Amino acid sequence: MLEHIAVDHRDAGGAKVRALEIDRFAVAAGERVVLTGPSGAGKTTALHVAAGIARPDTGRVQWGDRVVSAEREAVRDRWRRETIGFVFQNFHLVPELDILSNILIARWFSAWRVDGALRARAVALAERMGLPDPRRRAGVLSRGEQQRVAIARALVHRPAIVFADEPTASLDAETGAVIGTLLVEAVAETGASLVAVSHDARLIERFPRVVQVLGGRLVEDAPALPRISEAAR
Ligand SMILES: Nc1ncnc2c1ncn2[C@@H]1O[C@H](COP(=O)(O)OP(=O)(O)OP(=O)(O)O)[C@@H](O)[C@H]1O
Repeated sequence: MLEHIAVDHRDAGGAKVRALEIDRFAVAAGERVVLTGPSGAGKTTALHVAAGIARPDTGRVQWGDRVVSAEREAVRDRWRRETIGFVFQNFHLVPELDILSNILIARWFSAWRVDGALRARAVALAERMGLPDPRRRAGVLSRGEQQRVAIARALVHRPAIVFADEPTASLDAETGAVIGTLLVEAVAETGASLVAVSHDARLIERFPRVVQVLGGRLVEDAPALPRISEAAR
């Protein structure tokens, strides 16, 4: 949950510019929400603050009983590695490493033991993502395959919340549609919440909750009305 958040940036002349101002933004366990809106409106800033990557100038970021915004960077880093998954627009894989190593990479930097069970989960997730050979080097993969690896990496530690920043924007429309479906379904299977930023209409329509980011403020779309089923007529 984000409360009373403000983030200021400095413009080229050094003047303070308010980039983000959020009164309250809460995400329920297992909920799926997408932030959309014009370029420069503050979507990435909002996502980074929510994910504990950036710290707000004022306000509180709390997930469960952790007040992430009050924690030192090293403590926040550990919380991020253990509790959240993050899918980037440009995958952020290590090209020299194979698929399996990329999926497990953050585990080597955390207190987690990469034991047989975790390795087996990584292999199973790779397969779930349509990557049957986890020994292939990331550097030879197509863009769609790279994003499949990135989604598996974001899910391997069973995070409570998955954040995704424009996860389909660097893919062609057809691949983006497939990867978007895979992301939404794979996250739903784990029961994690999913908070995404996207301009992609096909991805946005898979989210029951849509939030417009306009001039650094969040504006909730009205919830879609339930369809009247044939039987109820
Ligand atoms: N490090 C920074 N220093 C100064 N200004 C910044 C910084 N990061 C972002 N901004 C400014 O804050 C505002 C919000 O940026 P942000 O990247 O969050 O927007 P966005 O909605 O994600 O845009 P896009 O869709 O183009 O990625 C913009 O005016 C941007 O120029």
